[in-house]
Amino acid sequence: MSRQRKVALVGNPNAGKSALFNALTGARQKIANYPGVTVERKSGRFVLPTGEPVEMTDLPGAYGLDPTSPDEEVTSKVIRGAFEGEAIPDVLVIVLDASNLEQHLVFAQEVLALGKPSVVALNMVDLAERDGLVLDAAVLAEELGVPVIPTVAVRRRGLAELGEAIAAAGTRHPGPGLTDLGPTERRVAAHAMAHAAILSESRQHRLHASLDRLLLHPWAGFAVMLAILFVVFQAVFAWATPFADGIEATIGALHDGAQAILPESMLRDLITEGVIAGVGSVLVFLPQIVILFAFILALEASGYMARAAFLMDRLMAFVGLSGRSFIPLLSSFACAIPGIMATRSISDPKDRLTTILIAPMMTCSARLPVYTVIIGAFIPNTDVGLGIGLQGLVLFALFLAGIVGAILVALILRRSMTKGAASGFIMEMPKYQMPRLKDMAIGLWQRAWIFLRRAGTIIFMVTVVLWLLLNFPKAAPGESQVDVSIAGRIADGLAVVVKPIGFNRDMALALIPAMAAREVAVSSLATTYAVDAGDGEDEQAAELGDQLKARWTLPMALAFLAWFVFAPQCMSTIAVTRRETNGWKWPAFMLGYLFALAYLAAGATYWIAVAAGL
Ligand SMILES: Nc1nc2c(ncn2[C@@H]2O[C@H](COP(=O)(O)OP(=O)(O)OP(=O)(O)O)[C@@H](O)[C@H]2O)c(=O)[nH]1
Ligand SMILES: [Mg+2]
Repeated sequence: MSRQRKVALVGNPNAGKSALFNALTGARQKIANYPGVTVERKSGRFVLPTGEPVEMTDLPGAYGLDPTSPDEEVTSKVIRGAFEGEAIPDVLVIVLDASNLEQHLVFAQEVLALGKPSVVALNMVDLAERDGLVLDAAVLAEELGVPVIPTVAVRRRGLAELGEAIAAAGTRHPGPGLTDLGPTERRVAAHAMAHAAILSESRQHRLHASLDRLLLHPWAGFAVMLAILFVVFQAVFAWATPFADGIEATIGALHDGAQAILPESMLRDLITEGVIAGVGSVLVFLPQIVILFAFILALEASGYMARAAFLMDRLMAFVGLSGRSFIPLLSSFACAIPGIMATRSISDPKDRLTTILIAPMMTCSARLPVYTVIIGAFIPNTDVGLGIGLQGLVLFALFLAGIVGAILVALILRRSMTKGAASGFIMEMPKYQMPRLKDMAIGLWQRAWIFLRRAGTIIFMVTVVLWLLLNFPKAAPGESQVDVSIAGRIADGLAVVVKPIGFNRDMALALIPAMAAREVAVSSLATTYAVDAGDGEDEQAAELGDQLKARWTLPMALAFLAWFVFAPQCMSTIAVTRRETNGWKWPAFMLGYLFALAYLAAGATYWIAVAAGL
């Protein structure tokens, strides 16, 4: 029996390899409208029109076979059969962006020079057509010596033809090799080939050109970017409210229902105080997370994010990073873990290390519940003029605080520990596109699912453990349950350390389980107060926001927010940092400096707020 043949997708970044991979194999690899999305190889099964199943591999985009970054190295190794534990691919599918042909043909020639059976997927022909480019695939096939199949990955066009060409490629000898060409000669050849293949070209990208002039303008572009961010944060508060209220009401009803149906017992308390109050307090934030990601996904798909990265390049260069760090840092707004993994597309090791070290300061979505619950309780829902809500403004300020902190730390690091020359930034601008509804829906569903899964697993478990620690040993009549509990005792110890920055014992208590996941800070406060309220008369547990207002002062609340801007409250981030930096040195450094920063920021916030009489 012969082994299953392997087919690998190669090409420049943003050519649509992952989109093609998804279309062929039915996988759901992340695709996005900027270069450097795929940083690892991924495999799936694809059945050729001949009925033969093959193993299809999606690779990170590359500009050449001499790797300049870890993700390019993966590609180069896989293609050459040097990747450990992986057989060399039998057929290469070279994916080209038809609307950017000249550039993409440079790498294509380098791959073809390997002399492997190859097929070219001339992808994104729809965009080329829209831009008024009519291409002749036959001319290109003639020049390259391999079949050229026009495709539109996202509309599944040309897939059958591509499958047939792949099936045939394995049995045919590769065409005339384009060997012996140097980089400059390849560029000249690419220019000639692209021109030969273009049948007609009209100037229809005028609109896009003028849009670029505005969005990439050093000042106007920046103003537009700030305005967009601002709208996003306003929307996170304003639009989520009705949905959050609905979820809150449902959870309240569940709580009352459980209270009424279940007989009075420890189990009932565990369910109402631990599971419903705790996990429920986090679930309320689902609408906000979905809204935030709807914006992020739409901005990514439209091609705007890459423009923002380009704009940021100047600022990044000033702090000693390059625009290349922008995408990893941007991903860190979802979660630092994919963000840190995305740094694999940064070629300079010191650039990369600096980016990893500052990534946790980007406000990840796990902080959103913490921020919003405190803001909701302590910041009045007033309008500061021009329809700008104060709550959204404070949220914006917290995100900004993380960014400013990251900039300062990068500045210092690049002049000391990770000193080195800033590397240049090459990034082609992706085309503007209307976000596709289906992609958006899938992306949003994935984010929502991640959030719900966290609530159902880690947040649930930590909350239950905390509830147990809060309920044992049992308090004697007249004593406060939280005071005598194991959790209360542990928190008393920690409270000594955080007292100087204005934190009370409950806040200290919330910090420990939040190391597992930041949202747990909210669920543990909810559970603590539910347990605390539970031992009085069987009063209706007040909403978490009201509890906080009754128990904390404004300076305390602000200090808590400041803490969460900086504190490395998440073990998984530390673990990923260890993996990506191959050792404990940098994660230890990260932990140390972030805790120090959090402590200082919370302390300064507290004492300034107290001095200001807040
Ligand atoms: N209009 C159109 N858009 C496409 C086509 N193929 C891909 N796209 C879009 O192009 C963008 C890039 O696609 P990806 O599949 O992420 O590109 P990639 O080659 O995997 O990029 P890297 O992983 O960064 O190397 C995405 O926004 C896709 O939706 C196509 O044929 N037509
Ligand atoms: Mg990809």
